[in-house]
Formats: sequence, structure tokens, C-alpha cells
Amino acid sequence: MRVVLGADHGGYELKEAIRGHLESQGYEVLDVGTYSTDSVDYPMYGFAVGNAILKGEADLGIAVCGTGQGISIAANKLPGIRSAVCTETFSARMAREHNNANVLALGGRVVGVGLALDIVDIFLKTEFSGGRHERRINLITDFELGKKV
Ligand SMILES: O=C(CO)[C@H](O)[C@H](O)COP(=O)(O)O
Repeated sequence: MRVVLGADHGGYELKEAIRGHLESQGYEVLDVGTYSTDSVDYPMYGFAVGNAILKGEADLGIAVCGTGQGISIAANKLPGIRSAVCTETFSARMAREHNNANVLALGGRVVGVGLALDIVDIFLKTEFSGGRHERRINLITDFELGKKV
């Protein structure tokens, strides 16, 4: 599986920990920055994570800022991106099973590294369950495509 990672300065250290964790498990990782703790603007990294998925360069994405909120809001502006902020593992599992989320957003100032890596593992290993959830995701997709819902 190919995973795109992006973060602002508030998420940089957690992104680095996630990158090492994923590479040690054999994931193909695309790191779209940022590459230091210098202050940057989180929307650019949310867009970069989402665009990598939309361009087919990655299967799933992980976006990290201080809280996970801003970078997730930015990623969700891209039609086809479903980003979910998770602070515990149950939501990460449901974000994949029910919402077919393709971006996991994390807060580097919210969750510790150990919990964050558990959230990441569950998010990446859980499949979308389809069925009734497919119909609901299709309503979101139709809305994005400008169809009357
Ligand atoms: O969490 C974030 C957005 O949701 C950002 O990481 C946070 O707002 C950056 O703040 P600062 O410029 O004070 O480091």
C-alpha cells in the first residue's frame, strides 16, 4: 500500500515518527512535507495530501497539524477526499469501515506517539465495509459532482 504523509510544523515530529513506523512495516511512503519545524501554513499540506490521492500517487493519506483540525478541513475541500480527525482507535476503525475515509488527520499536539501509531495501524488495516454505507458515501459524491441530492 502507498501512503502519503503531510504535516505542518505542529505535526512535523509526529509525521516523522509515523514515516519511520510505516517504512519499517514495508509501506511505500510519499512524504509531501513539511521537512522541519519552521512555521508553515497547514492548508498547503492538506491540499498536497489530498492531491496525491486524487492523482493516484497514493492509496491513503495521513495529515498532521497541531490539532488535526485545520489540515483536515483543508483536505476535505478537495472533491473525492474524505478526511477524518481521530483521537482514538474506534473512530479510526469506523472512519474506514463506515465512511471510507481516505485521509486520517491527527493532532501532533493532541495525541502521544504511541496512541497515534495505534490509530494509524488500525486506519490503514481496516477495509470499507460497503453495503448501506456505500449508498451514504454516494450521496456525498453526488453532492460534490453537483447532482441534486
Ligand atoms: O493545528 C493547527 C491547525 O488546525 C496548526 O498546527 C496550528 O494552528 C499552528 O499554530 P501556530 O502557528 O501557533 O504554531
